Amino acid sequence: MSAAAPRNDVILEGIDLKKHFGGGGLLSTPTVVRAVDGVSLAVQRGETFAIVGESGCGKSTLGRLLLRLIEATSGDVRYEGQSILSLKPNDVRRLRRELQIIFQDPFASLNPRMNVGDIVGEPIWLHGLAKGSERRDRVAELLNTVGLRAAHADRYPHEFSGGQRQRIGIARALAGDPKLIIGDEPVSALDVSIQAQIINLLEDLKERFGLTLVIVAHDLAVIRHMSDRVAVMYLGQIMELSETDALFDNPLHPYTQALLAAIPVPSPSSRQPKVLLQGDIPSPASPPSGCRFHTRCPHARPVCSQQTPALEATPEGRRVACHFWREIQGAGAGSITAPPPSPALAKRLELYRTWRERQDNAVAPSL
Ligand SMILES: Nc1ncnc2c1ncn2[C@@H]1O[C@H](COP(=O)(O)OP(=O)(O)OP(=O)(O)O)[C@@H](O)[C@H]1O
Repeated sequence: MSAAAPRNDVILEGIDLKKHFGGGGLLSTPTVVRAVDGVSLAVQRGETFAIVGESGCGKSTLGRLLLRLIEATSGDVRYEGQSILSLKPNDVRRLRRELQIIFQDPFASLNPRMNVGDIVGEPIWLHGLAKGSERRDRVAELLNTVGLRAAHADRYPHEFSGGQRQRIGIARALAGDPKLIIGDEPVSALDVSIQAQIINLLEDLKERFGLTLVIVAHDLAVIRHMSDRVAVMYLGQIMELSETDALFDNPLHPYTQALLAAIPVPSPSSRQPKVLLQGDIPSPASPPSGCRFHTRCPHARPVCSQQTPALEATPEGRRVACHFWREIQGAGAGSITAPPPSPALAKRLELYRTWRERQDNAVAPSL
């Protein structure tokens, strides 16, 4: 994790963002999926900002809204203080260069008919950054930067492993000298041992090029290591937003508590209440009234189904959307404890611990 970013240097901001899919069908009661439903957040320049939550909570949709890869139903996105929803074409080009995204499945996101040199060189050509041999040199430099060789430029995506393909995707994202990169589950499709290498690479690149990272992920181990701050999403809304260490040491929202308990992380704090997340996530097409988490919350009371809690600021500067966060601190769920990790998860945790030990012993990352 990098040093905490300086406050009040906001690079990217979402303001009451909503994205509702559907609703225009021929059915008498068309279904509207409220994928993102009133999200506000501000990403500080130079930080790694994580967006976490269960599958379907709207993380990826939020990431795409922040880059204007999809149009918002309502709300605004500001990049360096300027709304990106009303940009002129020239400014959109600058936005496309400075804000980049890397995807979960690098194979699906790389054109199989283009060689690596063209994949990585395309943004250089599109943005008129270099031509001819200068462009080839730049591609070679980018491939070296991400731990590949210049000779790889002549090969095609199918000739590479998953980790190498993700490196190609990262090289392409770097080609336009971006200021901010969104990683949409950037390592979740990779083998565990490769995940650590890609995380190391992203952290190294962040420091080297002064990047801001927004990481969309469901894996709390990844988030804990990488991010400075975390927004926890549930059914299209932010439940808690906090500095990473504070969130892991003392989760305020019952949903965050449940997430941390359900996915064990190395050295969990003894203060962390154990809450088992029960039942499936409700459909974002018909989210529960009031607090969206109330149907699965062990602390729910009648008001929780009636009134939506605001994302309230705590005295420590954290934010939490729960009517009763003060009362439940330290109380735990009382009766429920998390199940032991599955063998697969235990193995994953062991690998993660080994990796962390290597990090802590300041062994140079293998790029
Ligand atoms: N183009 C679309 N049309 C209709 N519904 C969509 C569309 N894209 C996403 N959704 C729905 O919006 C909700 C949020 O999806 P999203 O992919 O943002 O969630 P997520 O948290 O990133 O989940 P995952 O980790 O599984 O990708 C889901 O119910 C999803 O089915």
